Amino acid sequence: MSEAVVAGYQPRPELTKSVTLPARPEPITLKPSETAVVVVDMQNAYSTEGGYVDLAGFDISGAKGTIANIKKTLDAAREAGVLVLYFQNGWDPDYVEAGGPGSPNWHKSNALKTMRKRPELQGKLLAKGTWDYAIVDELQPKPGDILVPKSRYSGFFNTNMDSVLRARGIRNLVFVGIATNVCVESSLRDAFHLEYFGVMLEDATHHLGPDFIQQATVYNVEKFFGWVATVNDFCGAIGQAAPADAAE
Ligand SMILES: C/C(=C/NC(N)=O)C(=O)O
Repeated sequence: MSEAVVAGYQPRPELTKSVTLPARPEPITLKPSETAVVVVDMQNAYSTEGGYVDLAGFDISGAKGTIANIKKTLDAAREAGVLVLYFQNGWDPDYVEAGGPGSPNWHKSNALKTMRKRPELQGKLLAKGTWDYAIVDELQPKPGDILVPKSRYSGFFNTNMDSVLRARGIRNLVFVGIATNVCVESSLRDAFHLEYFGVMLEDATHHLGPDFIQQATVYNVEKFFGWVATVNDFCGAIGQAAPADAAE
């Protein structure tokens, strides 16, 4: 059920005004009340020196710029009344949720593999309650934001994400976060299959692996699963819906 049809409900006028986001392969129209920004796994694990992916040997030197661009995106989204959702990836401190040898996750997770190689790290990587699991200081959630914990790459798998979105009439998802080619792409693909319109802000995401892998996801999204835009274009477009414009 869309919010607009609830008896007696008065939507904020600025949230019902559609904006056009310049995007590839073509512009996409977004209604703020039907749009959410999805912040994928902006935890110390994925973007801070000494966190999991750094310890596992991936280059995270680009993460600082990604954090700054996400902050800019979230400021503009909140100003326009757009819902902000955070995915937070990880498991209980005993790693029951990570699955044992019967789960492909046990074999493929670089966090679990790193801890098996370096037992002194056991309990420190991606475990709930640790520094590694925490959202980075610069992007701490604000009142009204929604946090969705997840235990696999896609934020739609074994989570309440779809219910949270459907209950609020959200149809468009603007993805930012790390890693472009793993959790961002997995979640955006699942969003597509669940009939959401997925947009990826290419300069507010960062990849794990060689640079060509960022381009591969950009290609996949643009060609098959959704739309690709930039932070400046998003902020410019969504700014048209911000309260200052509401009286127009
Ligand atoms: C490799 C990896 C990626 N996560 C993500 N947030 O994209 C992991 O979680 O091990």
